[in-house]
Amino acid sequence: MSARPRFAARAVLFDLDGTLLDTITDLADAANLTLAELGRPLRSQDEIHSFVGKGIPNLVRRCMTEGTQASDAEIDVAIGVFRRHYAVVNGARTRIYPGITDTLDAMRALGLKLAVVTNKAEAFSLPLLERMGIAHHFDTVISGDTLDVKKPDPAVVRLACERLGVATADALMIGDSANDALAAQAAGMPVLLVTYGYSEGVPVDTIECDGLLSIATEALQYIATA
Ligand SMILES: O=C(O)COP(=O)(O)O
Ligand SMILES: [Mg+2]
Repeated sequence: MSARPRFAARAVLFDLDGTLLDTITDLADAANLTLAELGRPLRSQDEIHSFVGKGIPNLVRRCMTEGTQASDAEIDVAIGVFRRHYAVVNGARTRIYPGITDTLDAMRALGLKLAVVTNKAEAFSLPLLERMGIAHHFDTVISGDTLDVKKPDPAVVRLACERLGVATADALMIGDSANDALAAQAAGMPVLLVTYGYSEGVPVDTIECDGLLSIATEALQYIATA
């Protein structure tokens, strides 16, 4: 068995949905309120789970089109309806994953800069981080609409590093899906994936990465301390 690598990281970039916060119940509630309002068949939480990862427009499009059909105009209407419902339920049933608060505290104590890089739009990511009481841990937040590209495009992780004042090679990404892994790798950054999150129906252990975490505190074992 190969030894666990250690990274001399100065900053850690966290994914949001499925990594820091278990948001699936609120996302599923907003999706099903949307489908009900539009007279469309409802979706199981498992199905919606596999649609999360590439932002809200993609989630809504998949809810409207998988196994059925909808026009672009109908999808646009549905995105607006979803945003209205999600603004109300965002955070209501969301939970912080086990180990997250301890991990963030420990990383700050090590002097690491911390960022969130999420595909969730800023109108939802910032209030959610506040509502869950973890916003103060992060030096910056890059959301799904901060740039006109999202993960897996590496531009978002590069922007996070620029805002933190660290080179991409000196940062570590922690996520739950191939979107996180691909963005980090394209920016030349190591990436750890949690095994408890959402990975678009793909087994997380089939995604190339530098380590798998069953709980976030395990990330500390990958960080080289001076
Ligand atoms: O909004 C999504 O689809 C996923 O968001 P995430 O990038 O925080 O996992
Ligand atoms: Mg995620």
